[in-house]
Amino acid sequence: MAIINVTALYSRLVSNLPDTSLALLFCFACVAVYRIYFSPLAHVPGPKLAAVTTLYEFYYSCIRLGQFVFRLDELHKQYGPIVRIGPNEVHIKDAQFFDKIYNVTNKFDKDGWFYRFLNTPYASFGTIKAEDHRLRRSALNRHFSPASIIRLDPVITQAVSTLCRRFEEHRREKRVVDLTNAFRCVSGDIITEYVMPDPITLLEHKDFAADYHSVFVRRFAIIGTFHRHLGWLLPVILSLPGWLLSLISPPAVLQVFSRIKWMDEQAQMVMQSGGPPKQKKDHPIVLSSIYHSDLPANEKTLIRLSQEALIIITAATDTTAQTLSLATYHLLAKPHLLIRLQTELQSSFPAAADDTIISYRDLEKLPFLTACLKESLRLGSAASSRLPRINPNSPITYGDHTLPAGTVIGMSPRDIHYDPSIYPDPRSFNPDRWLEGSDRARKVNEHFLVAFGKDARSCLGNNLAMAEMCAILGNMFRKFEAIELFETTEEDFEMAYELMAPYAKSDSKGLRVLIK
Ligand code: HEM
Repeated sequence: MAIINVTALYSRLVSNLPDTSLALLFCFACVAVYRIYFSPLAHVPGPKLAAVTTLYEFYYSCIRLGQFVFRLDELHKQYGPIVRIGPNEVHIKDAQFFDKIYNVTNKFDKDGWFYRFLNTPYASFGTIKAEDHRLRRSALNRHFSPASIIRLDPVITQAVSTLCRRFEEHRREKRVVDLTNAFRCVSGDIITEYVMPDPITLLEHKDFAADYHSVFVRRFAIIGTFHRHLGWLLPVILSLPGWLLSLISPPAVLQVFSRIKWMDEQAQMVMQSGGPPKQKKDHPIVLSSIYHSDLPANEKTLIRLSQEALIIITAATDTTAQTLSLATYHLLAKPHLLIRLQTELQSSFPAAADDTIISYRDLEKLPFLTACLKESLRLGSAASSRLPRINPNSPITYGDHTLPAGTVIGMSPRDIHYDPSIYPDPRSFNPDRWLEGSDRARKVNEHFLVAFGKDARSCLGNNLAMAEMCAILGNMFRKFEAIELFETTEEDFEMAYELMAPYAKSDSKGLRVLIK
């Protein structure tokens, strides 16, 4: 009986197909006309297709992998500082307006569609509502304050010491050092030591864990970008039984899933450990602290802990490594800058023995070292993409345009950092812009350095990142005076595509050096 009904239904559908298609087409046409001519954003300039559908962005982000950022540049050239880039989204390129959207007093939400990126709605990064975020962030902030990072100094020092030992091995064996991966190992080791019960020890891997990083860095971001546009894809894939998944998924994707599983295992370990963690480490374990905090029980679930760990580890690793790689590259490519840094290091620590690791707390006081890092944060803009926000309660005015409550408004740190009216000759690496000029000019520079964001959703780990970068760059260039670039050019640092973060051309091997 059921078969007969289904068959009848099917033949009815087929015979009515032309009518159904026409009706659907008519609906699409009505929506398109509404979005282009009658929507409250109809007055904002931009391509008509983008006003109608997010498929416009899909084409540049997914089909032409990561090219939307370049399209955005072209759109701003064509339409001006405000462009409508989606049915309910505008992008603004105007440094003077950045503070209006990104400041700590705004209680703006994130855009749920955009932040679907890594499928982590339970982590601070993926939390959409401002008030939910405040609660989640409150359990994290105290672990990343300047005072907490001081407690982590021995962990940072130990990791830098291991890094230098590995460099020494490479020097003896005259082997090329994959420095970008080496930097990823240090930041990965430090953050997992701090966040997880069982840290990973990437620095000890022979080739600086190249395989591990290839999963976490690029593949993860590609999957995230597709998931943003095709939100059903990941949940469907993840709900498949393991045997089917391994049959149909490419090994690269399976590796990503196994990393997610590893986070689950770490979270499970924390939840099963009973009372507060036994103090086998000299610092708290962030996951355990969240679990034993006074957050409500629904904020301490397995999925919440696992997603938070995934986000913190992902956010901490490549951003820091890319910023360090860029600074190192420019120092090696411009010997006059390197000499200045090495002179600063030698004159500041003349008595330190060769095997001493200088603490980041001493290194962060060095003006030229910190200027190099700020310049790298600016030029590299490691989290470069737009950071879309929503004011759910009131309209926002930009020039002649009133953007109603609920409009998605995005601005990109990279646009601010590359604005020649703030940073002259913005594409050149010039640490002196942080040291020279009037007090006022330097204050302006500092004000517009927004690499870590500026609002309540800004980077959780900025203090940790600065501490790590000072410790690594300072100790590396103090100990190893003869480092040479190996088959690395400026092209290895030019953005070829963007998936939240900027990526160089896909056959780039990152920063490689020989230590003499
Ligand atoms: C040079 C290094 C880094 C840069 C440039 C950077 C940049 C940023 C930016 C711009 C955001 C805001 C993203 C948004 O608005 O959607 C952010 C968020 C975040 N970052 Fe970083 N980051 C760095 C290092 C780190 C480190 C070391 C950690 C480790 C704790 C970290 C953890 C996070 C987390 C958890 C968030 C989400 C915060 C939230 O939504 O509450 N980042 N980062």
